[in-house]
Amino acid sequence: MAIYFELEVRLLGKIIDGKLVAQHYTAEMKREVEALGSNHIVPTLAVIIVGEDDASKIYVRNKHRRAEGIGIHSINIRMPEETTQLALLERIDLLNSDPEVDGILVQLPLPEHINAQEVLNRINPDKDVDGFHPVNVGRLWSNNAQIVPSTPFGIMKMLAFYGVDPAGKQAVIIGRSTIVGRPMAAMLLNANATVTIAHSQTKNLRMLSQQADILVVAVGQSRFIKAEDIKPGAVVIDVGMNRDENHKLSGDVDFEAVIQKADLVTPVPGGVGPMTITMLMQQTINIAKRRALHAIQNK
Ligand SMILES: Nc1nc2c(c(=O)[nH]1)N[C@@H](CN(C=O)c1ccc(C(=O)N[C@@H](CCC(=O)O)C(=O)O)cc1)CN2
Repeated sequence: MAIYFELEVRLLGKIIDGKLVAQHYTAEMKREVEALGSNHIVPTLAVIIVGEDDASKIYVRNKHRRAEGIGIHSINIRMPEETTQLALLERIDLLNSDPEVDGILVQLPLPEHINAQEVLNRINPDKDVDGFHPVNVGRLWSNNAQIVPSTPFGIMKMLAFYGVDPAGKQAVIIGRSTIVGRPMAAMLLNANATVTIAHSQTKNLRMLSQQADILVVAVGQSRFIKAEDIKPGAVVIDVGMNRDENHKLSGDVDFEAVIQKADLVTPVPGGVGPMTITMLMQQTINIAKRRALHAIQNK
């Protein structure tokens, strides 16, 4: 019994608990919102959703609930599937010019007839709470970040919470998306890791993953990374969210096998996911803090 308990504690100690880290930051954010309130500033987040994508509707609802729970004013704007790109751009313009709106976010994916990049480019970079605007991408890559994509930002916060300093470490990221892989690479590089980005055309991908001290996997293939693909003692971050025919969620990492060999692993669900929305809230508050500072300076 005692041996079983010890084993369990050791195993549990290896899980990066995204919900726990999210709770820690949520408590801090509530205090920050209160402090802003005493300066008559209510952080405000506007979320636009176009169309009827079921997963997107759930994420947007969760964002709304999380925002309200922290004291952030949340404005949800629902636009029908047939919305034209022009109508969406005009809606963004209205939010850009509203001084009470701190963060603006357009939930992705957008319907196919809309050019997502043109839409993201229209958001005022200082209100671009997702950090997807080219100005924010440039700021991040020149190590002068202001607003950054929430998923990799959440991963950096989780690493820090668990005492993992990327400096001098070999970091391998599998996946080169603009939401996760690329900004993750920039953030790890800014934190002084040696960074490799691997993708679908990479030769000897598994040889690379075996050398990683920090392995971030965002490929969208259930259990793509097995125990033999990692270095003993690695920190493994699973960004995958794959659903099987019974709607059961799994990550890109074979969690049960990998946790036997790794030092730290994020589960799916309950790892990276909860941090995405948490960091979105944090960045809304950060933008509101800049608004408060401007208000004080202009008095
Ligand atoms: N404008 C944006 N669009 C999208 C983003 C984004 O960051 N900005 N990311 C994803 C969706 N997303 C947030 O929008 C998101 C995805 C997953 C989770 C999450 O908490 N996942 C849970 C599992 C949830 C489940 O059971 O389905 C977890 O991993 O534990 C939060 C946010 C695409 N679009």
